[in-house]
Amino acid sequence: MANPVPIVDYQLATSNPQQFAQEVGRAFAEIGFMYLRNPSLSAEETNKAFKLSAEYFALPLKEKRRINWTFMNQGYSGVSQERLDPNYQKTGGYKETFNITHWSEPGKCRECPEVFLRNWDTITTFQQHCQQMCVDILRGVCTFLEISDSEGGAEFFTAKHDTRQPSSTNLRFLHYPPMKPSAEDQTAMRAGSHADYGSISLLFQKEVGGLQVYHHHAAEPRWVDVPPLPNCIVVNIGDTLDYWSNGYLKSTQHRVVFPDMGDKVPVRRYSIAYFCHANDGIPMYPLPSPRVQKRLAQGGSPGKDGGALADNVLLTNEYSAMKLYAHNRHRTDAQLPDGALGV
Ligand SMILES: O=C(O)CCC(=O)C(=O)O
Ligand SMILES: [Fe+2]
Repeated sequence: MANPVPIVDYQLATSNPQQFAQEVGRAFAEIGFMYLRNPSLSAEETNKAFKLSAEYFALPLKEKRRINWTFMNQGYSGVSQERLDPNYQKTGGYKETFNITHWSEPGKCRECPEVFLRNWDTITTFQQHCQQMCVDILRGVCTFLEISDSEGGAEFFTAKHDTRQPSSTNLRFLHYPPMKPSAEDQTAMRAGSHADYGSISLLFQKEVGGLQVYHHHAAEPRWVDVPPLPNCIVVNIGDTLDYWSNGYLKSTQHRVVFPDMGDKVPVRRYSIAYFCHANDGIPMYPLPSPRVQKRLAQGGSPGKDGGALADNVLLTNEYSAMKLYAHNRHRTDAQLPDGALGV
């Protein structure tokens, strides 16, 4: 069966922005995921980032735990600490992560391991390329949604996604160790089913697959493999844009499963995710898009969490915080901020 996740060439963003916009928009309106071929980062730059990741995760656990994850969404999260699908998973994911946020504070990585600080140029180059690709993709989204020039046209989202301003934008290194799932736990996953919650996510997979996306529009909805492809990264919509676009853009469930290796220990896997969020403090009025408004008028479902409303406007940071707390409320390794679940 043909893979329903389309491949879009990033070179079109400059050579033919109109075509780029239509291909990106269609992918996000249908399955919520696409491959981006020819990402701006060279294979060498991506490999450098993966090398740092491998160096970091090879450190002793005690050392990694020195900078433990907190509700600032920064730091180390160990195996089993994150349960993305708590209604299904009995145990947390068989993975460990390191998260970096606070991109609005140049030159600073509040609480960063030495291996990242020593190679801060590699990390910032990586982050800047990711951000630029996200902004170009967002331009395509605005063009596709036909946002009028008086509202900013293709640039409607650009200044709202500016990493010089505070936001929840996050760079996450992931390592799935060569651990066998527990025989007693049929629900064991590398990463449980979830949707991301920012605007746009970029995912770099190193060699080993396991990512699956839920194809909700198939005649028979099913999980679809999204393996690494040469010179491609994976791009998807997060809940913020699903909510903001009243469901026009789809934030789709995805997960990471163990490779099918019989009795053998599953092979180790590395990935890197960049979660691009809108700046803090932006009111999410329903989008000034004739396409979005037409779909709503025709009775289309209103989007994640009820979708954007003109008379009850959520701020971007309120929405992100609500999602972060809801995803992590079960954690035992980090203290939920007072009053967090009242947001
Ligand atoms: O590692 C992967 O391939 C996916 C990770 C992911 O979906 C996430 O961290 O949100
Ligand atoms: Fe994800």
